Amino acid sequence: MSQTIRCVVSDGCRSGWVALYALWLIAVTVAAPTSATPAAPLADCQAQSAPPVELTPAEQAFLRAHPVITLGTGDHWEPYVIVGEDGTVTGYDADVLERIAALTGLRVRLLPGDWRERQEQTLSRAIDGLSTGVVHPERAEHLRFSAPYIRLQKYLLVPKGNPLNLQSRDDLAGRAIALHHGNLFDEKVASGLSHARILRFDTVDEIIDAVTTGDADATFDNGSLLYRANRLGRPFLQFAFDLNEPLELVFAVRDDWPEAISIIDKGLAAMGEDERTRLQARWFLSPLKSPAGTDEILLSDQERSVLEGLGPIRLCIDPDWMPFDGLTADGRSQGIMAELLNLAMARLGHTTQLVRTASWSETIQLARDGHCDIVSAVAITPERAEYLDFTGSLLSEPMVVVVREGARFEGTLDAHTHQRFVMVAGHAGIDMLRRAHPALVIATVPDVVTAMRAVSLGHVFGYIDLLPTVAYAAREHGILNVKVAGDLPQRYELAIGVRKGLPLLHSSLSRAVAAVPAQEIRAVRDRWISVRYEQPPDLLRFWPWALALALAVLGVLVWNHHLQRLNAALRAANTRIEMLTITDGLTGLYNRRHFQERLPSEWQRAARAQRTLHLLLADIDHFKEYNDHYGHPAGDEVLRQIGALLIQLTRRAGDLAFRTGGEEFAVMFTEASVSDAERLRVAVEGLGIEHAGSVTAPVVTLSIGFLTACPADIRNGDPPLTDWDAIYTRADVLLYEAKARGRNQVVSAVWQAAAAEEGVVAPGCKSGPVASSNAWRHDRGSAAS
Ligand SMILES: Nc1nc2c(ncn2[C@@H]2O[C@H](COP(=O)(O)OP(=O)(O)OP(=O)(O)O)[C@@H](O)[C@H]2O)c(=O)[nH]1
Repeated sequence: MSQTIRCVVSDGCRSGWVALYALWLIAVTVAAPTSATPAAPLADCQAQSAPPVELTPAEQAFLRAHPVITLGTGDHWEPYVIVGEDGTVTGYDADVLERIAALTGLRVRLLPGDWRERQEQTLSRAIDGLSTGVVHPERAEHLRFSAPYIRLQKYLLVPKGNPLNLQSRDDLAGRAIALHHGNLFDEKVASGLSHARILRFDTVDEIIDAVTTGDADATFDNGSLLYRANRLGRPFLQFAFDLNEPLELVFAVRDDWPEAISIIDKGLAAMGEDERTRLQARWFLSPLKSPAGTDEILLSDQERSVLEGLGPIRLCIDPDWMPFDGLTADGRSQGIMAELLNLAMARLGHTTQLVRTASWSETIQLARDGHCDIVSAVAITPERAEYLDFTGSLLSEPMVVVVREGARFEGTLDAHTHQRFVMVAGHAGIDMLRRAHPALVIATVPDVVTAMRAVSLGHVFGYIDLLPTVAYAAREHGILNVKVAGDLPQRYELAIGVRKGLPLLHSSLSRAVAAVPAQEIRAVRDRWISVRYEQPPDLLRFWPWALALALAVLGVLVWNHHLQRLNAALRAANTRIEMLTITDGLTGLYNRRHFQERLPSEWQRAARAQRTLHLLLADIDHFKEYNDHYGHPAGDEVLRQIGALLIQLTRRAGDLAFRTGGEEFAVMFTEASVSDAERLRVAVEGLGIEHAGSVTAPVVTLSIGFLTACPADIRNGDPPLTDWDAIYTRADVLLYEAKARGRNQVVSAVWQAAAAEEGVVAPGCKSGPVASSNAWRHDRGSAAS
């Protein structure tokens, strides 16, 4: 009976077919209460052309016996599987399975957890199978597979900026690739890479950490890791190239339940590729494709003719308000709002033309004068409503207070009326705050960076802006001695402004904006914003009630809870900013501050393990002359290239590379020899960067001091804390000597910390030449220049 009901013509389905559908529904339910429940609800008729699914008697019997089956999956495989704080599971897999349940009646419970453990549980039949897996012979021994429910490409995922310039598989020789234990597909891809080093990690978050910090050079991804990294507030990764390894994910169910797989397959077939592609577009970030033209909104004839009459819509933006709005080097709009506007315009089926402006004030002036048809990223204010209509709000952002590290914000602006704050001129929040806090002193500055610097240098107490703006500026401009000290009750609603007098453009654009799903908006936002921030509950609203009811004790508890959550959110935000404080922005190497922290701790570790620590200090020769001759930007490029080389040459576990000053670098190795230092020197020379100002060589060269430090016998205690200082000083003297001997060379020595007894040395030093206690000697000098 069911196959006679088709949902083919949408209007027909809605009217005449409704009665038939209802009859069929009743008939199916009465005749076979446990068989397949009917297909898509009526509301889906327009979108679905799939027939309801017909099940065989064996499949119906299976459903009666197993109305719910349990499939294991990984717990960090967003967006396939997203585990909410309350344990609810959403994501692409959940969406597909929900549709299969609606189409076939087979309900699947997803059980996220450790992926290796889940695979083992399928062996013992503790669970019924797996979601989010690939077809693999090992699994085929006890599981059956469904048809693919998603087809994706695998990409190489690398740190932002692709510092090693990895463009193809050939570039992966000698590189460290991070993989997830138990990911059979990735293992297979990796086995095809000759000479790559494979590092295996237990969790996806560890992989993200490893690639972000440079412990690994890259990993494989199809959008899932990138999604997770951005959700963690670490948008420091990007795709490098397509590995050309199509990935098909399937559901797998224990092999004695063939009916489960045949039911799932029927559900997938009834859904069709189109519906799955639409779901994909909802969950996955670029570069995965969105289905073309699927979501275009319907326009009235008048709306269409207004759009046609307008031609490309004149778009005005704020040229300097990243990550919301900004311009690329070649003059295109970029940022969250540019991407959201593109999503809306795709639904409108129309295009925009950018009207270039130099500042936000100029943009607003043009908008007032009617030279912009639309203005992106405008806050909705009564003043602007005089010349703009607004679409619905696309983003709602908290306003935060930024203060200098060490300064204390009391939680409310009223406690700081004796101090000075800055905000960016033209910011709609200025009026908002002046109305709420008339005594507050707010000075205006031209842009975000000036505001951040004013706080960083202590010229003003605080800076007020939206959280994403602050986080972005801190990251992009390396202003790191500031912190997000608190949030304000005011939120900022960002919408697209439409020139007054264009009501039909306003109505159609508003519908297009409303048609952009919340998930897509969130995905765009997550991709651009590094600090994710949990907004604490607005407890102030409840205080009067608490007082009125004299529940003072309860009130105090609630307030404490509020503070704890606020503190936790602030700690999280600060931790992320902290991560940035150990990296040198120009080269991506660790910075001097981190060097000063790591040298003592690495030395302590070496001493405890009774092994050597090698410290290499390097300095570019005649760099001043290079800058003088070729200019500072060219000098920066040299620093970047040498930084990239250092990253390449320090790939062993335990190698740490730093930029310790202008043109100075340092590397700590746990295992190395002077030939590693020599290799670096030769590699820099081999870069062949012309240096007309150098009297040493026609190309850029490095002078290097290389010290092998051997700890004393500390079986009876800790190493002296000051030893590390001696290591640095001695390595520096070696570097100085390399310069003095004519540059472009390595001078090295072995240094033995004071031994507890005469003749007792660390095992790692026995093979090397060891001088007497606390003494050091040169063992090699290459006169390469
Ligand atoms: N381009 C660029 N130059 C920098 C940076 N930091 C420091 N410098 C320059 O590095 C140069 C270092 O000069 P010096 O310390 O005199 O050393 P040098 O010219 O390399 O001479 P030797 O070390 O004796 O071979 C100075 O001109 C600095 O301005 C930077 O981030 N970018």
